[in-house]
Amino acid sequence: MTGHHWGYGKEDGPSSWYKNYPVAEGNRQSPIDIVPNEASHDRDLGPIMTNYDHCTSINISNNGHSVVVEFNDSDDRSVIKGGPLDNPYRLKQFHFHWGGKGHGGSEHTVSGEGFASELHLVHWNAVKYKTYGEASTAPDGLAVLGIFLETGDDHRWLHMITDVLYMVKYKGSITDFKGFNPNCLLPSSLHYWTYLGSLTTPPLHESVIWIILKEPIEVSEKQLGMFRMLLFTEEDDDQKMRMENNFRPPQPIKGRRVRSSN
Ligand SMILES: NS(=O)(=O)c1cc(F)ccc1F
Ligand SMILES: [Zn+2]
Repeated sequence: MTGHHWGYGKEDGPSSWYKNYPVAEGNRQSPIDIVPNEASHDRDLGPIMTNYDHCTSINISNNGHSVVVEFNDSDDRSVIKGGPLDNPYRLKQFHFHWGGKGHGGSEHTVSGEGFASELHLVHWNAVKYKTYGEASTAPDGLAVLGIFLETGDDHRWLHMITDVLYMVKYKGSITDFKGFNPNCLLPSSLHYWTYLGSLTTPPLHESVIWIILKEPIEVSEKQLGMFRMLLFTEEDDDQKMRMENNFRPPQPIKGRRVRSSN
C-alpha cells in the first residue's frame, strides 16, 4: 500500500487533506496570513544568522509536488541560528511554491496579499534529535526560512536553478546539483516575522518554527515561467499536468502570536 495520494487538484487538493491527515485541522497549521501591525515587536528577538557552506548541496529533484534541492546534513556546515532558535538548525533542503501565470503562488500572505512564489529553506534540530525524521514530528524539530519571490528584474543567481529545471521536468527525476550556495537567494535585509506552525504539505506535522523574511527577492516573469514547465506527472504518464499553484492557502491563526524582529 503506497502512502496516501495527495496533490493540489480539485479532488486531492488542500481542502481534502484533512481526510487522510486529520492534523490539517489542528491548532498550529501553516501557512497563515501575516498582519504586520498585529505582530508583536520583540526586543529580545535577535537577528537570524545563516551560515551556508556552498559545498553541501547534492542534487535537485522533482518530487511530484515541487522542485527540491537537497543538502548533505551529516554535520553542521550549513546551519541557521539566532532569532527565535535555541540552537543551530541544519539545512536539509530547499524548495519552492508558485502560482499560475499572473496570480497568487506564495503560501503565506501579508495583509491578505500573496506573492508570485515562496522559497522554503528547511532546517532540522540536530542538537536535540538524531535524525530529520525524528525532528520532523517534534514541536521544535524544524525551522523553515520563508522568502517571498515577486516578479520584477531577472535574479542573477536563480538562473543556476532555472537553467537546470528541464533536467527534472517529470515527477521522480533527479540530477546532480553541487556547489550551490543558497546565501545567493537571500534578500539584503534579514528582518523577519516568526510564529509556531506546521509543514504546509502532508503529513502537515506541527513541528515548524517559521521565520518569514519581510523583504521579497525579485525574479523575472520569464524565470518564474521556467518553474511552470515542470510537471506533476511522471514521464510515462500520458496526461501531462503542468506543475503550478502548488501552494496551500492560509490557515486559521487559532490565537497564535506572530512576533516581529526589529
Ligand atoms: N512546505 S514546508 O516547508 O512546510 C515542508 C518542508 C518539508 F521538508 C516537508 C514538507 C513540507 F510541507
Ligand atoms: Zn514549502
